[in-house]
Amino acid sequence: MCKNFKIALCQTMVKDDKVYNLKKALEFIEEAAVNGANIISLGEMFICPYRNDVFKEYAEEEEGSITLKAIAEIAKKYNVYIVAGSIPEKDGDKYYNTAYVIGKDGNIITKHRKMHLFDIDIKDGVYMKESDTFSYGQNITMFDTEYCKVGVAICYDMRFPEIFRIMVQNDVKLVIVPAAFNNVTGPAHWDIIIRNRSVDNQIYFAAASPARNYDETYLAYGHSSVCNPFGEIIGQLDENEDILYCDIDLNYLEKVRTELPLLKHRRLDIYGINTKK
Ligand SMILES: NC(=O)CC(=O)C(=O)O
Repeated sequence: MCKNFKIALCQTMVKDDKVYNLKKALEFIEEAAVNGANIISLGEMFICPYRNDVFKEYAEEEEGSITLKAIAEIAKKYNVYIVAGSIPEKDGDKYYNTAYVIGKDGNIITKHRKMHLFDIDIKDGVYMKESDTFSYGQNITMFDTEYCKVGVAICYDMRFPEIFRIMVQNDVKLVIVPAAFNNVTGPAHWDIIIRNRSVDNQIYFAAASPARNYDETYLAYGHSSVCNPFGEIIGQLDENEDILYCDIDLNYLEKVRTELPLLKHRRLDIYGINTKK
């Protein structure tokens, strides 16, 4: 029997002030938990401006991380799962853009290190070269809950459909993606990608962004969204600070998969041959 549940996406305003950013994230998590959310996600780099010149300064090692300690305490207090957006993680002399997943007991369940680094240069648009700071994550990340299996990716990862199909082959029914698209790629691609990943894989897809901060050079798109397995966006914020709540209905997911059984109609025999060529 499927257990339905509520997800909350916390779209916080991120400033150049770690103490402020963490306090704001904790306030939003508390509000979401009090309002009945079972799984709560923060946005990409919820603790740190999305800028290469500050990533290392804001980075924390897993052991002794102030941010993770505070998130773990609040997860335990309110008995909720938290996808801790992402933070810059330091591991030896390497840095990663990492989303930690904290369980209801306050322990780290898993972590996702961004697999595809955002290196783009859109003329008169937006420039970013994450690989100047970060190393590449090497794993596709999934975790079990009493509701369903959940996949985690970070922002630019969502442009690579292969990882979501692998997640679905592993029985993932909800994907959570902390993300920070921008004022150029957001209006052009955000909704299309979210809807595509959902409709192709017949999953719920939740993307959690920071709010837009006009004092920053990188203008986050905001628009945290949840899309259902039929490809319909069932909740979306604008660019301002807010919390998005959506019910995840796994019976509905099964209904969509029964009525339009495209996952069963895959020609794995043929794709397999093609892959080997
Ligand atoms: N910020 C990202 O990682 C990705 C992004 O903004 C985009 O793909 O567009």
